[in-house]
Amino acid sequence: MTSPLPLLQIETLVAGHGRLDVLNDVSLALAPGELACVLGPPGAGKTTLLMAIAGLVRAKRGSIRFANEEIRRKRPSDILARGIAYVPQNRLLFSNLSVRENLLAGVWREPDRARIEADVTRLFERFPSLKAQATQSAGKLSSGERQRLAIARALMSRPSLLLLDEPSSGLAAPDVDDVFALLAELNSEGTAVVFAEKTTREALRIARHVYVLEQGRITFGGEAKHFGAAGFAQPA
Ligand SMILES: Nc1ncnc2c1ncn2[C@@H]1O[C@H](COP(=O)(O)OP(=O)(O)OP(=O)(O)O)[C@@H](O)[C@H]1O
Repeated sequence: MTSPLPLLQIETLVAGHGRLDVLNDVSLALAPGELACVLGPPGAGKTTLLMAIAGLVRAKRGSIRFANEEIRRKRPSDILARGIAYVPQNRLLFSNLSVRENLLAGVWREPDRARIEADVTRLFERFPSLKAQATQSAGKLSSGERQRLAIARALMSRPSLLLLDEPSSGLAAPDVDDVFALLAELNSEGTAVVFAEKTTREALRIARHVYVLEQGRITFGGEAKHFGAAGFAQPA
């Protein structure tokens, strides 16, 4: 049996900030339906990798193919429209806007009001606690609710690939459980999920594949069950 075409294929990617090359010849391939974690110590380049895929960091060389199309030089809005959504580590919500208004901020190019309303209704059904706080300003939410809102906002674009930067950061244990259960659920419904984490503790709970990034290079890529916890220097 031949394996399916990768959903995302990155080849010899070099990307960074200004003159600083953070990623050095990074290559990886994600199958459709993937649930993968990018692990690595602070400063390894995890955020830079996710942002390069989302078009938010300029990729200098190499290739990023998504659904068999080269997206390396595309704008972030074009990449979002193609089905890649990104949830940054600090969640980047509009604190003074309501929960509902933050959801609407996840829509970039959808002119169809009926579809937008249907998506808001669909997401409020999935996140009843957000529905209950629809008119509340995002700045007043708990950190767990803020993370749920950030993910819900990303889902407004109906992504086929959801990227999340340290989704467990700053959350209490029950919220971490909740967020990982949500990611597993979204994945079981067909959304490919890739998230970055600093420690294996969180990452190995749901990830099927693990990629370890150290100093801008992939030093391990494979099934989570084959990943040894001693693979890299982890923060306490
Ligand atoms: N905007 C920027 N301008 C210049 N250098 C940057 C910028 N953002 C990150 N860097 C540098 O790029 C390197 C990789 O950072 P990055 O945030 O991608 O790593 P990370 O693995 O996500 O780290 P962490 O786990 O601490 O979030 C670091 O040396 C960092 O200082």
